[in-house]
Amino acid sequence: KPLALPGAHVVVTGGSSGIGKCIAIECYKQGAFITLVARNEEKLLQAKKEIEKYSINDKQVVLCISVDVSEDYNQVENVIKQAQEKLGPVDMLVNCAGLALAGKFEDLEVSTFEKLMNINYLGSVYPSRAVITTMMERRVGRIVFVSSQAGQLGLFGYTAYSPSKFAIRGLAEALQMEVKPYNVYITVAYPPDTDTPGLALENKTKPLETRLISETTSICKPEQVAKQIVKDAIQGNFNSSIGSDGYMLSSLTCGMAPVTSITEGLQQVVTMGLFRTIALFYLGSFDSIVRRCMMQRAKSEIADKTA
Ligand SMILES: NC(=O)C1=CN([C@@H]2O[C@H](COP(=O)(O)OP(=O)(O)OC[C@H]3O[C@@H](n4cnc5c(N)ncnc54)[C@H](OP(=O)(O)O)[C@@H]3O)[C@@H](O)[C@H]2O)C=CC1
Ligand SMILES: CCCCCCCCCCCCCCCC(=O)[C@@H](N)CO
Repeated sequence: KPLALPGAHVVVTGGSSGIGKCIAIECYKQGAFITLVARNEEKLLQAKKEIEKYSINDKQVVLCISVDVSEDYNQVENVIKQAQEKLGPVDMLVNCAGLALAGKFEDLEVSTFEKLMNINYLGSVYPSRAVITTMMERRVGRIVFVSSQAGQLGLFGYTAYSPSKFAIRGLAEALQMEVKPYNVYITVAYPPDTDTPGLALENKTKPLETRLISETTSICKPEQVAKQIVKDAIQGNFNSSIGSDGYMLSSLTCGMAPVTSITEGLQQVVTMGLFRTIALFYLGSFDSIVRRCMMQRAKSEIADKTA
């Protein structure tokens, strides 16, 4: 049965900006009570004000809690306790706090690998670990992990980011098998490039190759991505993707992921060969972008030397 959002308590980490904020708005519009979790208090209050404009009754509450979800498990557990004391047990947790930094493997600081793994992976483990027991006891719950299309394939420039998003998939698959008998459902979302402050920040770090490869697909609006994620989470769909690239990627990379419906399973079986064929062309074009950029660089180096 789908989760009923009216009156439900939804916790959104990274709820003060971008996709997370839009997910909070989408749930609030459908009658949920919201807890926003992020670090910066000013941004939290700003987002709270924005979300409250969409209230559908005068009982609805938006609670803000400032914490770093990746630093210390006990802190995160305390924050979840606080939220549950004020707004009741968590019906849905959305792990959306995250950071994207791009760069060539040879240029990235080793500390960047640690940082992205901490925020994107452990920052999703801690809040989930803090809510799971109550969800299992109540036989009610949804946990959403916001991965990325970069969590379905590895691309130039994402040697630090992609693994932190791939890791989420492994966690989600294993966890879903454990909690399904308790009526708790996991959703993994794989958004494409989405127009957010986070993407603007990431773009400053993108190598030319990464930029050109990313331009293969268009940029989504966060409202549209949020709508799809909330819809899939309510339904209890394991996979949440958007657009035709998103659909093909999810089908192609389904592996041993749990299947939500017979139609989904049949579609995967039937489309696999075709989508792999299409993927080979994409891979060919990505490789040629990388080769072109390398030759361009070599040329301009020679030009610099002769000048
Ligand atoms: N935009 C895109 O193109 C895509 C984004 N994604 C993923 O979606 C998620 C959201 O992205 P987007 O909306 O662009 O990001 P934004 O940068 O716009 O927002 C990130 C949010 O996470 C919070 N946050 C970051 N680090 C922490 C932390 N350590 N502890 C608590 N909160 C934290 C931020 O608040 P504060 O800094 O105050 O803590 C903010 O609320 C990320 O996981 C990202 O990887 C996936 C695919 C595409
Ligand atoms: C049949 C197969 C078709 C395959 C098409 C694949 C196209 C991939 C395009 C690039 C995707 C990069 C998304 C990263 C988003 C992200 O997480 C950051 N922007 C966060 O800030």
